[in-house]
Amino acid sequence: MRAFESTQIFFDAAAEHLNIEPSLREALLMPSREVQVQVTIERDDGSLANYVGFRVQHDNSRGPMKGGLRYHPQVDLDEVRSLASLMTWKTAVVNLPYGGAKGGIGVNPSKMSKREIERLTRAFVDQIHDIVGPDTDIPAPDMGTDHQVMAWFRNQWEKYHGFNPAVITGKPVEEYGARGREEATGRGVGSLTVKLAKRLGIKPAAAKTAIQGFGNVGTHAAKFLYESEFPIIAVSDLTGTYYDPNGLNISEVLRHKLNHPKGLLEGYQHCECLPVDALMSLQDVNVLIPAALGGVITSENVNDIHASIIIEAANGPVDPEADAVLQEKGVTILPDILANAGGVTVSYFEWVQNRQHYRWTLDRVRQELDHTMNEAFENVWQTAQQNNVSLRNAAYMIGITRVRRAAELAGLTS
Ligand SMILES: NC(=O)C1=CN([C@@H]2O[C@H](COP(=O)(O)OP(=O)(O)OC[C@H]3O[C@@H](n4cnc5c(N)ncnc54)[C@H](O)[C@@H]3O)[C@@H](O)[C@H]2O)C=CC1
Ligand SMILES: O=C(O)CCC(=O)C(=O)O
Repeated sequence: MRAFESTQIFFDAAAEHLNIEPSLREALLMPSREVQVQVTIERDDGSLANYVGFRVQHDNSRGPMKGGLRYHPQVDLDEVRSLASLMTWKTAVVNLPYGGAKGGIGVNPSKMSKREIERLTRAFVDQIHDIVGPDTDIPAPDMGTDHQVMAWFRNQWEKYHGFNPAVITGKPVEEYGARGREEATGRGVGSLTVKLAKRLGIKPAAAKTAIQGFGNVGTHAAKFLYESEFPIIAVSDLTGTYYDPNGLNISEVLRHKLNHPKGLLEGYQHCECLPVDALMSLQDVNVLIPAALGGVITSENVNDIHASIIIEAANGPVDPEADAVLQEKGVTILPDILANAGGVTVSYFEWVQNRQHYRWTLDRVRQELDHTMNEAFENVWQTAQQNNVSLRNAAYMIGITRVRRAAELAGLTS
């Protein structure tokens, strides 16, 4: 199933509950603008390389559009469209004054030098600089991009429009970035995992956890949960699944990654090394946290999953067919638009600080992040209970209701 079709099915299930008529559903779902650009750079060897870049601006009813930039070979218009619409519902679920957007380039950054990635980023900004800005559309990091890419992006954008660090978030801390943005998505994932387990009566020691993907989100979620005494029995990246039924020493695993020239888990010796896909079907896992790509749990592998809780740290990891099977089995799924909203929440704090020319302490960022995530969790939980629907359905109902209300107040819908 294509990514946008998946998102549409989840949207429709909630819109049905809300009795939204078809033409309004279409208006809420259809992206406002989709831009596709050619991104051509000179490689280090002097040859030319051409890529396709995208920015999809989904909805701005609640404020400037917001969403990350992904550099990955699978990036295409359908995927970016799906991710942009998720941002609209996500920013609404955590009640930020933003709409939703997303961008990306179909490219494999691990096969490029640092200088090539810089040229790629600058060439992309040359193509899209006039459609992004602090009051229109504010990018941020996602898979394959980081604070360095954000710094290049800002620098190139400012060549056209002048000083304004609020054009992008997730910047280096010493260059107008927010303290705590880097850890924010993983911290939010970790804190809601602890909260959900507690709500379901599962003690930390019994919450054996597996995390797919050990990048920005996976590492910070692992760190938070390890410190909360959850046994992390498996983590994976592109090089394999690293498994210890008694719990991995996450401090040691993080040290290994830090010392690996490419930041990989490859070569980690103090546990069993299994094939990449083995993580999904481990029998002793209670909490499964997909924190890499979307579309990783489908009708093909759903019956191999043994976890009773799935925390969607990645965007769109479970497709609607698999979701239905898991609901039937009584698996609790914390949906992406709530679970991974910590990143965009601290992006919002960064944008606010940039606009005020002021800096918050890390303590303040964490405190406000925890407050925002807690409030959103309680709201989604209560809505699910009151309407006897899944947490995903409840989160979409909240997001759609807020966007619809903003569109109504603006006079765009009757
Ligand atoms: N970075 C952020 O603040 C946010 C990220 N997300 C979502 O979280 C997910 C991960 O994003 P980041 O951590 O930023 O990306 P990243 O690029 O920092 O890390 C991705 C990790 O996934 C691994 N990976 C890729 N394919 C894999 C596979 N098939 N099996 C196992 N591991 C695999 C990579 O080796 C790497 O360790 C994405 O879905 C992203 O959209 C969501 C909200 C915010
Ligand atoms: O931090 C942001 O603005 C967006 C992060 C993002 O792309 C996401 O939540 O999927």
